[in-house]
Amino acid sequence: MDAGVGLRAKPHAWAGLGHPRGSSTARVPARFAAEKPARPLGLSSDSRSGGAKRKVSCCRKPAGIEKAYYSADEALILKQKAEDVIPYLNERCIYLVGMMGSGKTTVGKILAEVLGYSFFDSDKLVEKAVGISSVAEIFQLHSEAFFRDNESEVLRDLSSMHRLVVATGGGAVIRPINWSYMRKGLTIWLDVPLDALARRIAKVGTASRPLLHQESGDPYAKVAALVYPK
Ligand SMILES: Nc1ncnc2c1ncn2[C@@H]1O[C@H](COP(=O)(O)OP(=O)(O)OP(=O)(O)O)[C@@H](O)[C@H]1O
Ligand SMILES: O=C(O)C1=C[C@@H](O)[C@@H](O)[C@H](O)C1
Repeated sequence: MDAGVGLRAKPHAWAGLGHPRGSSTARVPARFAAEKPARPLGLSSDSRSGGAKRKVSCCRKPAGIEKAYYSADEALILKQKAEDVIPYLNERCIYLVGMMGSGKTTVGKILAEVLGYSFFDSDKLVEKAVGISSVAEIFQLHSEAFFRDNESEVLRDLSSMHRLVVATGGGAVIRPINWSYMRKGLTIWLDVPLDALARRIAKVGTASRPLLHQESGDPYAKVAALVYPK
């Protein structure tokens, strides 16, 4: 584990907790149907209420998740935190936001499994929608704006569903329209220190990261500029 991961629920997303909404099943259009189906774990019934700020060090390694970092204690903490929010979710979607490499996919798959939700990665849905197999290629063949337009459409479509955990793209937060979609669910920010992000990104390289992989410039400085814009 290279760092703790802070999971902070956005205050606005908590504001409407307690208002039931919609059906009990996630209806997933065919173009969204590729991800692993939800598989509920046996959760205890004495769920406790939670506050608006949650701090979780994760992760364990559930079946199917490769290269995840986990320990029994961390698995328990994440499971307990997930149990805490169940009474307040009312089947609403959870959107994980955070920088590239902050752990949205890793944490999202675990959360989905614990909650019995389905997991989606919005980058993957955009790739599928435009028929191009990587975000880097979409940026290259089209543009970032084209990618963002498609990302907004994907988030709009997802926002009409229930019982989903969505790992959003690192840049999804920059478009206000995306917040109008994510606001329908619970938004959680994975707040990871810059050093840890840089280490994780360096481990796999920047070739698949269009915003970091340019001819010149230090990727660390680029991540820093994205995390702390002037
Ligand atoms: N808590 C953690 N501690 C250490 N490493 C982690 C942790 N969570 C995730 N990682 C590692 O960091 C890398 C990025 O994780 P992950 O793909 O889940 O992030 P992401 O936010 O979905 O990234 P992206 O938005 O770029 O797709 C992976 O190699 C993953 O194994
Ligand atoms: O891998 C990348 O470099 C990126 C992927 C997407 O999540 C984008 O949202 C992000 O801005 C850039």
